[in-house]
Amino acid sequence: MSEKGISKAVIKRLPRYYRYLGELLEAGVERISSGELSERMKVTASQIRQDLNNFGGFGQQGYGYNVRYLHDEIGKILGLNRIHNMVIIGAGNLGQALANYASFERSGFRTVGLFDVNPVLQGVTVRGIPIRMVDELPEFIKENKVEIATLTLPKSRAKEMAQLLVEYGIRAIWNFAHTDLNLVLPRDVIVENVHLSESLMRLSYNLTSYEEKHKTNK
Ligand SMILES: NC(=O)c1ccc[n+]([C@@H]2O[C@H](COP(=O)([O-])OP(=O)(O)OC[C@H]3O[C@@H](n4cnc5c(N)ncnc54)[C@H](O)[C@@H]3O)[C@@H](O)[C@H]2O)c1
Repeated sequence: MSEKGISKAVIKRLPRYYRYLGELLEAGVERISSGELSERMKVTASQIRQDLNNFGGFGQQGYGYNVRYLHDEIGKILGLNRIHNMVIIGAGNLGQALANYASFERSGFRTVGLFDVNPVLQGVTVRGIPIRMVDELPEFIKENKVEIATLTLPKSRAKEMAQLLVEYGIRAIWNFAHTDLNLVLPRDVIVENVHLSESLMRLSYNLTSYEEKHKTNK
């Protein structure tokens, strides 16, 4: 199945479909109509039909969707039907927290290495993974077929590290450092930026708007 021509908005919604379908599977649900899925996900049924039609629909009129099939097909589209080896660069608070989170592995993201520059951390293990020094990176990446690098190091070190990682063969970067890496990397390197603070600011905006509305309605 080709995903050519699929809008970014649809791709952005796929992980959410995948998560809901996974929950349905865990609950033993085998079939679901777009109406029921719509109710659970708070997305219109027509949006769901439209989104899933991008991939051939997966559903039969009147029978609803086969949950297992839909879950697995979306998983394939998201590349979750295989293992992705991952390293974490910067084994501080955030790096260690991510390494400790075992559930990424269930989706195929296997943390195989943790790296830092602080010699005090050398050899300390997090969930059985020893922290190594960054000079071991080039060989480690090759030997362990590492695909993804997670950046949890200071912002001031992120660009330089990202460029090195690309030289070492990394093509995908999960970037937590608050800096725009796209400006210094080749176009074919895939970067996914995560900014928890932006999510928090949206929460703050909604809270503030709610309070404002509440005040004027009094
Ligand atoms: N995107 C987000 O939502 C989000 C949330 C929290 C923190 N952060 C960012 O993540 C980063 C890490 O935060 P933290 O709280 O874990 O900090 P931390 O200080 O606990 O950890 C940073 C680690 O990076 C290591 N380091 C420094 N230079 C390095 C290099 N060149 N190569 C490898 N490792 C190096 C340090 O020795 C340290 O262990 C910071 O840039 C922070 O701003 C982002």
